[in-house]
Amino acid sequence: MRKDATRFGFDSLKLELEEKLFGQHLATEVILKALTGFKNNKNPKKPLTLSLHGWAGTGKNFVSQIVAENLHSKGLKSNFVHLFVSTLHFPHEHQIKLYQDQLQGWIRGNVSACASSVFIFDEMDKLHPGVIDAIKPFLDYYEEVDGVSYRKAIFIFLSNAGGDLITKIALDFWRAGRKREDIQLKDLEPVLSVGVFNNKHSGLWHSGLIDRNLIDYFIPFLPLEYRHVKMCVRAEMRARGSAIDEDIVTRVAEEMTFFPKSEKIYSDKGCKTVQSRLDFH
Ligand SMILES: Nc1ncnc2c1ncn2[C@@H]1O[C@H](COP(=O)(O)OP(=O)(O)OP(=O)(O)O)[C@@H](O)[C@H]1O
Repeated sequence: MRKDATRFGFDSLKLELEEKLFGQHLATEVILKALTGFKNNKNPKKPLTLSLHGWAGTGKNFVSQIVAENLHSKGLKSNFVHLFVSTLHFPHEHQIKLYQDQLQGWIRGNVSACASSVFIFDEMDKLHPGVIDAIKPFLDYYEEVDGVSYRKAIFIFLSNAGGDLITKIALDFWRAGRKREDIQLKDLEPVLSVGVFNNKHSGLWHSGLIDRNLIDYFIPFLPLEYRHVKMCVRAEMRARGSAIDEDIVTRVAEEMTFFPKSEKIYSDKGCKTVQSRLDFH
């Protein structure tokens, strides 16, 4: 086993997701299923490719960090976990060809050094269309590409694209008086894959990755409600070693803005600004 590789444990990942990730029963279920299946398979036929979708601040980066730590103990600091941020690493449209070459070289080099490398692409919705198709050959069912096998690598895409579709379905459930936890993957996954494919600003617009069914799971992150924001405030207080003060919890949660205008159910920044708001209390 490589130095910072962590023996993958279903139970520890399950516990961590259940304890730390609020309001995301679908993401928890699919991520556990996907990773367990993949890590238990000694001979995967292709790398694992997950596409995480949802509104801002709903936990996509947070989950990626948890997953990375469960795969490589140093998490995002590991030499085998690589985070690409579209606006930072691939900002200019006229340099797409250069980015494609760099990306291929970077991924090839890193997978040669560690077969179970993890690559996280944040802000997929801000990625210029086509950039991601450069890595298509690595995600496909090939035994090797130029002498390198990519089959044990994991690719995670994060995107706000599809957040509107997810919210619409969550809202339909809410308006029909149905429980959020009753939303099933089959209510969302097909809508999501088609919606993302046809969304010019998804980073996966008309992408060969979807076309060729190279994305194994589309994982929806539901918009967070008032009660979830409160849970985030409590978690942050605990992380800071402070006693839980319910008055502050309520005040911070009430400072957030909620949508749609009529019902005000979902936090428009999820839990994203909770940490900074807590500083003021
Ligand atoms: N579902 C959640 N459960 C627990 N904490 C959460 C959840 N969602 C967000 N948080 C908290 O809020 C912070 C910001 O969330 P995160 O960066 O994961 O959002 P994101 O979905 O990646 O947003 P964006 O699309 O804007 O990048 C996290 O570090 C975490 O502390």
